[in-house]
Parts: sequence; structure tokens; C-alpha cells
Amino acid sequence: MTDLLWLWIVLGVLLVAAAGSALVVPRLRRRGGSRTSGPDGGTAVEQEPERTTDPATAPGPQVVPTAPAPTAPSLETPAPVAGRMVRLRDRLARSGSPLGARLLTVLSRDHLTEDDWDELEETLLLADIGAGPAGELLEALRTRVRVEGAKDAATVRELLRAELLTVVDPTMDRTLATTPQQVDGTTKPAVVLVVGVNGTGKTTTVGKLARVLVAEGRSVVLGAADTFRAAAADQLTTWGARVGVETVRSDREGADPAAVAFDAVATGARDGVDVVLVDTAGRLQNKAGLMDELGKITRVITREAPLGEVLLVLDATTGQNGMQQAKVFGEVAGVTGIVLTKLDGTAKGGIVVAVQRELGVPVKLVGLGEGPDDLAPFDPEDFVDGLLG
Ligand SMILES: Nc1nc2c(ncn2[C@@H]2O[C@H](COP(=O)(O)OP(=O)(O)OP(=O)(O)O)[C@@H](O)[C@H]2O)c(=O)[nH]1
Repeated sequence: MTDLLWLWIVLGVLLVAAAGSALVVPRLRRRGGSRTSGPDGGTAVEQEPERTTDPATAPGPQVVPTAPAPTAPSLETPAPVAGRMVRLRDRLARSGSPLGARLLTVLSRDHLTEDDWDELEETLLLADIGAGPAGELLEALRTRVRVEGAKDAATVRELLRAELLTVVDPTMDRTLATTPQQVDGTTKPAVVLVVGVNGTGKTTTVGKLARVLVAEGRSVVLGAADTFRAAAADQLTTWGARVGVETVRSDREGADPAAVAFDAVATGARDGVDVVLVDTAGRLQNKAGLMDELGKITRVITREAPLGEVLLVLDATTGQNGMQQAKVFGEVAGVTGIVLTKLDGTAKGGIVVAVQRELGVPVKLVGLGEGPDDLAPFDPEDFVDGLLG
């Protein structure tokens, strides 16, 4: 009898426990989402919203309404890269035409006087071509006009076109080093570091360049090493997400940019991507500080993969004023190529020539608008045709 009583008590306790556990809705937390760099430079993953279990299969009577699962944003297809500069040439012609049109007007006069040659020189200097290249261009034109003597509009245009092309220098190697490299039997991504003063268009250029690479079928990882401006990492993440490219960033404003750059390159190497593009902050006007920061970023990157390209972003609208900054970056950062942005907004296209001369490195890309695909590989012939209108 006592045994039977104990059996009933145990069964009762078990029933109460089972009913209690059925009312508990388990909460699951999944780790995943955008990759962020931890304060120590190690990668951490976070920012994933909490998920509740599917109400249809969850135990218990309660049905918790859930918001519909967000649909993944549809990926954009970047515009083809070939012929971009031709497509954008009209824009260039509109902004650069004062140079070409004024030169052609003067050169077409019947007898060119010294005043005419002075006017040509002034026009070239106003377009920021620089005194040296302007002198060379005029010297060559004088000789050809004297020797050839021809004056019809087509011949004059052809003369000017040829001499402008010579100073823009079609022989410079403008290819971007974006091919993965073999290091000790391991394939490493090509690393492109993007530098320049603030506001020149670095972040935008990294975003647009990612699209250029995606359009060419390359896989890309972005590194948001501009940790100075909090919005820069968000801006970059948005650019990347639009074309399915991952951004490695820090969750902390003011984090060590070198740590983020290292994480981005390590992520790219681990995931076997073709190219890692690293955006940097541009606020260090002081040469020693700049040298320290860029030196550290370069050192940590090269521990993981060779640095293929250092692109200096320059705002074409600042013209000769931007040259001083360009020289400082040229000295401290080992620049291998120039990206000239905002060429759509200036008649000072001659800066292409001046900056190449000053730094001894080629303009490789030009920004010709605020649209996502308004970045084009620089083509000297298309550029000169744009200037001539
Ligand atoms: N018209 C025009 N605007 C451009 C071009 N490239 C960039 N911009 C604009 O320039 C502004 C600054 O661009 P950002 O990419 O934020 O510049 P940043 O150098 O990263 O700036 P910091 O992060 O402050 O150093 C933005 O409004 C861009 O849309 C271009 O080729 N043409």
C-alpha cells in the first residue's frame, strides 16, 4: 500500500515537470553576418539579430507572430568596363572643352603672332598642365606649324591631338596589379591600398573599383581601415553589399587601421579571393604622422601578402593646390598609380599631365561622376579626344 502511494507521488511530480518545460520557448542565437575586426585585431562576428524558433514546430500552445524573413537585397550588375571612358567622354568634353576649344581657336588663326603663342601658353597653364609640359607642348607645336605650314581645321586638330597625346604619355604602364600572387607555394590575393587626403573620394573610389573588378569576374574583399570617420565603414559596407562583396571592418571608432587592414588581407587570403582593396583615412596632414601610419599599415599587410598597388586618390578640382599633398603622399607611401576623381567637374584636365610628371607615376583610373559606375580605366587617347571635344 505504502509502495503504491509512493508510485502515485512520483508520477504526479513527473507530470508537473513535463507540463512546465513545455511552456518554455527556447531562444536560439545564431552567430553570423558582417565580419568585424575586434579591438585586438582578431576577427569577431556579430550583429546578427536574435531568432526565435519556428512557431509551427515550437512546443507549447503559444504561437509567437514573427516578422517575415527579410529578403536578401538583389545584387546589382556593374556596367561593363570596356569602353567606359568613351561612354563618359561627353561628360569630359563638356568639362574639358574650354581647353581644347580655346587651343584650337587660337591655332586656327592665319598668322600666329607672339601674342597668340602667349595666349596658348596661358590657356595651357590655366588648365593646370604645368609650366614644363606646357613649354614642351608649345615648342613641338611651333616646330610642326612652321615645318608643315598647313592650316585647315582638320590638320590643326590632328597636330594638337598628337602633341597633347605626347605629353599625356601613352607609353606609361597603366595596368592595375590585381592578379593574385604565388608566395612560397601559396596563392595570395593582390592587395590594393588606397590613400589620399580627406574628401578626395577614396571611399567612393574603393566602392567603384570593387564594381570594376566584379564586372571583370574577380572576387573581392574590402578593408575599412578608415577608422577615423565612423561613417566611412558603413559607406564602404553598403558599396560592397550592393555587388555581393564582403567588408572587413572594426566595431570600434578610432581602432588601429593597421589591424583592420591586416584582418582584411588575412580574410582575403583565407577565402582565396583575387583582390583585397583597403580604404584608409586621409586626415593626417602631418608628414611624420602620415609616414608612421601608412608605414605600419604597409608593414602588417606585407606580413600576410605582397602589396600590389598603392593608389593615390587626387581631386582634380583642387588642381595645382593638390600637388603639394600629392608629393607628400608620393614620398611616404610608395605610390604606384593615381586615381584622379571629379574630372567631370573641372576644366582643369591638364592636371593629369602635371601630376604624372610630378610623381613619376601614371594616372590609372579617373572618376567622371557620382554614379556607381562612373570610374574608368584611364585611356590617354580617349582623354585627349575628350579635351578636344
Ligand atoms: N562629381 C564627382 N564626385 C565624386 C567623384 N568621386 C567622388 N566624388 C564625391 O566626393 C565626395 C567625397 O567622397 P568620399 O569617397 O567620401 O571621400 P573620402 O576621400 O573617402 O573622404 P574621407 O573619408 O573624409 O577621407 C562624395 O560626395 C563623392 O560622391 C567623381 O569622380 N565625380
